[in-house]
Amino acid sequence: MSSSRKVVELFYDVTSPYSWLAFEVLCRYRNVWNINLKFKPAFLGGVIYGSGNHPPALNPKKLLYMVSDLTLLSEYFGVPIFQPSYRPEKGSLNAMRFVTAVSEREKQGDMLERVSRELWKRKWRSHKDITQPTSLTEAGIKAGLPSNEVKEILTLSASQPIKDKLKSVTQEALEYKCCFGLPFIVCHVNGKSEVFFGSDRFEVMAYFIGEKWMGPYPYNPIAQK
Ligand SMILES: N[C@@H](CCC(=O)N[C@@H](CS)C(=O)NCC(=O)O)C(=O)O
Repeated sequence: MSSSRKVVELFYDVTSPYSWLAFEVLCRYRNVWNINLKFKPAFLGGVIYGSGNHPPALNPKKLLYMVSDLTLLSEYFGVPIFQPSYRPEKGSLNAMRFVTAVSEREKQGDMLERVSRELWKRKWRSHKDITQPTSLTEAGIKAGLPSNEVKEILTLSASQPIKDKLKSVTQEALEYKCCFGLPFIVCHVNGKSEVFFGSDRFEVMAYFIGEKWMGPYPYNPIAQK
């Protein structure tokens, strides 16, 4: 195994519960594996339609499967998704512009991580709105941002450079020919790259980057909860 740092890029959207699972697992592994983990906030709608795919929940059988799958996965991965359902609702454009603005403004520290997690919790645990400015404000404050900064981030999130940034990250994912959904994970090691769709590819990903998959809890691999 080479000693050079491996880069793992996670393209995600907070409207995607499977992205939440991948995000939490990679956060747990980033100090266990020799990786530089890069978060790439993207827009799921842009990925789905831009790749010619269809929203998976439009297929009633797939929807039924996803609901039971997520219930079990939430337990397995220890990520508190609560009674998952895929009710038709507004998209995640505003939320992901907000997340992009946080990412552009707070280049240092873990604020991007905290705000993303709050939005996932809000949508997938508490089943609250993540489209309105008041909702984004609440999530930002819960993540630890002072209210004046949240206000600035909200204004920034409606600006052209932030809209363009979210578009370009989404496009960056789509430029990998086999990107059709999220989470989309790109691993770079020793000059080679490999892509993975989903939060269920960690074993193969570990094999590709030359690290060991130790289950969802790498600090305590035998613990199951
Ligand atoms: N098997 C994957 C499923 C991931 C998944 O369903 N992602 C949704 C967004 S939440 C998606 O983009 N689906 C596109 C598709 O299934 O074609 C996993 O366990 O993570």
